[in-house]
Amino acid sequence: MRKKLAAGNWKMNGLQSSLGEIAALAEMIGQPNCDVLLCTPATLINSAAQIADKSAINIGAQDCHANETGAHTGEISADMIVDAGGKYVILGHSERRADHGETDSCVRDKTRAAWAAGLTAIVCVGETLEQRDASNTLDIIGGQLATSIPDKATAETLVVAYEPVWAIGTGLTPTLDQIGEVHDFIRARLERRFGEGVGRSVRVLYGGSMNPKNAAEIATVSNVDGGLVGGASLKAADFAQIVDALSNA
Ligand SMILES: O=C(CO)COP(=O)(O)O
Repeated sequence: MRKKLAAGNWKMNGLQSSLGEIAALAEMIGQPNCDVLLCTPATLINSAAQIADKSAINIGAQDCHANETGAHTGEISADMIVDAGGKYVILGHSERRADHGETDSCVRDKTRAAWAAGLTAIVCVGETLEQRDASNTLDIIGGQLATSIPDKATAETLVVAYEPVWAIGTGLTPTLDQIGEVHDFIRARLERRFGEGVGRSVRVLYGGSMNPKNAAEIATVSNVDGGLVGGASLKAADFAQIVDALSNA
């Protein structure tokens, strides 16, 4: 049985004054029946990890550089994330692919770096609306999976997040059938590439306008092992409801 994962992506939101939301969330959720993660801005990782220590909440980052150290002004390495108390890193989010031109092979190199540092990588894949309308969704996702994920993945080091680009921050969500089709496809590709043992144990999250109202329903879809939540992860009261929905799924 794959344990569900409720993962929040704060994106470029959050100041020191937002750390109270993490303490409040810890209090609200107690010890839930799912794993919980908040990927904060890099500036908050260290203090967030201290606040979340001994609670059910893990802290992670939203990106890392592919190199260990060096002349890369403004960048953060996977080791630095670990040093600050992070356990996970989101890689290849569509906003980074769009804003920073990140390619599948760039995401693969970053994933290798994350693994070398001991982080769990959450590798994001997903189609644009144009790609879906052209019936290219599975081709696009198959290509992203093949190139963005390095060999030797394990259930401990890899989580895949399916985030349809058109569902992010829009309030639109795919139908449950559409989500199921893509998640079943990702599962089949993981099993084919990494074997049944690993392929069946890697968690596959859904992301894109997940909220307290739709989380329980989305979590019933086969091969949905949790959520990667943007806007609804910023407020402890909202995210606690999503944690609860995934705990009871
Ligand atoms: O991009 C997302 C999570 O990584 C989803 O964002 P929203 O939940 O705000 O749509």
